[in-house]
Amino acid sequence: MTGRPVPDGPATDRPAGPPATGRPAPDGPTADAPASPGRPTRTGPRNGSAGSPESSGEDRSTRTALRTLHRLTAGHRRAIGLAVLLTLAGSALGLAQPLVARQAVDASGRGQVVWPLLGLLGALFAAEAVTGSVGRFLLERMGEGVVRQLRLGLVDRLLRLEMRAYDRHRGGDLVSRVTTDTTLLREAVSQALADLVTGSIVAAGALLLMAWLDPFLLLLVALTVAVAAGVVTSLLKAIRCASERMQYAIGAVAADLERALGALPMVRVHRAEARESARVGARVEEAHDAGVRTAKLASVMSPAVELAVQGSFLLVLVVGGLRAGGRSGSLGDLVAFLLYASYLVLPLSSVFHAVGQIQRGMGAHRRVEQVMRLPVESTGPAVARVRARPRPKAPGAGEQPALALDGVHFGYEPHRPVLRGVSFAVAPRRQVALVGPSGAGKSTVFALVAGFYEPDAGAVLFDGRPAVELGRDACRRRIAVVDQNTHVVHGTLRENIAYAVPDAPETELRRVVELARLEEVVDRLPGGLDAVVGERGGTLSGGERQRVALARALLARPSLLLLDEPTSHLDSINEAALTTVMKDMARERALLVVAHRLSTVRHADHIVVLDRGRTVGQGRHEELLAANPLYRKLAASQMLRPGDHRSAGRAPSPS
Ligand SMILES: Nc1ncnc2c1ncn2[C@@H]1O[C@H](COP(=O)(O)OP(=O)(O)OP(=O)(O)O)[C@@H](O)[C@H]1O
Repeated sequence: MTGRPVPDGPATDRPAGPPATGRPAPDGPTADAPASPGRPTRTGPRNGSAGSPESSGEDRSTRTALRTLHRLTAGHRRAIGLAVLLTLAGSALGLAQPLVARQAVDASGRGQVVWPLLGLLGALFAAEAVTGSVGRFLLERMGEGVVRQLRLGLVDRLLRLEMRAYDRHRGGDLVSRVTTDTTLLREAVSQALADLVTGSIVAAGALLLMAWLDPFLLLLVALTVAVAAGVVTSLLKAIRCASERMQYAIGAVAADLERALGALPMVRVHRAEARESARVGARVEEAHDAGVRTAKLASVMSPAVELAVQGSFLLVLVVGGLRAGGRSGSLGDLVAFLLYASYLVLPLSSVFHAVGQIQRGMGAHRRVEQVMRLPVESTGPAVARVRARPRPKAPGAGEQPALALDGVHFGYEPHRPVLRGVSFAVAPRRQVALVGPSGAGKSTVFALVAGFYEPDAGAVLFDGRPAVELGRDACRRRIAVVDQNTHVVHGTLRENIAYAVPDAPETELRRVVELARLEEVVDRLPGGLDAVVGERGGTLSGGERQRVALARALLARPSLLLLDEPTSHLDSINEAALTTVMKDMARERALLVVAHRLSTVRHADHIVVLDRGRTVGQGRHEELLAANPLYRKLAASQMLRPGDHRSAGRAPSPS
């Protein structure tokens, strides 16, 4: 069967493709697209990345950025308030220093004692240092808190997205939003916000005092600063765009690298290391170019700010000096004014810098927001009622079927139906086999039963109750899945088997290990159940992985067990053993088995034949042999042998 892409799995067969022509991701309107020859592209819904730098259409002004920061920092207002108070106190202490310095200079000019004034100056300096650093620490800690909140929210969201969202977005790119984008955002929230708050307060205080000391000199300083502000403002949008593009390129680096690492054996066998390296390299180049562009823009910004700083100083020095010489002001006034000029211009330059940094952070924030807007699975019952239709009865059973599909229609894409009227039922304690040619929709049936997707029409029913009424949680509690992918995650064998029931008692674990014929594996591995199986269960064989998945499924004690190709990785001895296990299991629960081997099918109580998304026959082996041409054909060829047509990606299993 053809598996659907694993969310974080390799997209091995996906071409780089021409620029986006496919259905846009829900988060990514395509308007307002800046031309980008090398930006990540999408060929369709199965090859997307969550949004792209082109998806805009929002007001992304500095005001919006500040509003966003305000929203992000909700819940941290007390810390911010305290930090602002401390910063204000620190600034006041700092601003008082030039006044004292002026007194000291003037007093020494008059030949008076200056030591007390110098002592006061030192005390002011120390107090300013303490309050300033505590305030800054509070702001930065708040920044870390904001990012932690975002990361937790993102991780939670990413694990709950609708399956369709994973079909459209690349795993590596989604991961990079939790890692690199939030890191960039942390800088904006903690450092830039701190700079913005402290810088603005100090600058405002300096402005007031300068206006009081010498309005004319202030005007000169204001003019030069205004020029710098103009330059900075004109650069902000470009900085934000370049930085956003860089983040997308970094996301694409992660996604492409994951694609290659996830399919390393294939890459090696086909000697494609250089090709894959070049592919990732192209993304690295994109990131580099965007980074260089950001640096270029920032470097234009810096001299503009520097110019304002030095220009103001020069102006103040020359004009102030001339006026002092002309007796229209004291030398002390000039010293104080110069100090204020430095107090104004330095914080202002840090404000400009912070504004640039915030814009960069906003690019990252947009990528985070895109994920936060992707639809998540609902777990509770749906409000909508299902269509009242006669429900299929389980063959040979009076009680409600454990599972029933009733006229199910479904397509991954709106205009490409995959299931076109599937109806069958699985009675409790019965084994039903699902057979059909490749691409008939067998795995898709499993995906619908597991609640990964919802039918476009018709209904899936558990114990006679529609899945939408029960809700996903309740449905999934009833089932366990062992599919061809047999997910084994990095961790110990015990963790993998007990995944469904982490607190399962040892005796239960031993029971399922025995049932799944895993004892020999447990004995062989150093550490037994506590042996660590590598990434994706790499240290286990295919058959062992399959048995681990089976043990896990059995531990969950589901009322319905979905087995996809249960014997595909097993040798004939283990296959015979598993067939016995399946018979035993069917005594306690319902079994739906996708089978390609005649030996598996023969043992089923009921067989459902699927062809191009339709149920074209149902019955026992002999009945179908007599009445169903497709089944006869499949049986004559000993069914379809797994492996003849297998593809790489499989659906994730909740087993
Ligand atoms: N995630 C997906 N997005 C879009 N189309 C998909 C997806 N997964 C499967 N399909 C398509 O749905 C159709 C049915 O696939 P499915 O995997 O259910 O078939 P199958 O009967 O299990 O096949 P096989 O025996 O080869 O595994 C195929 O045409 C396949 O290309």
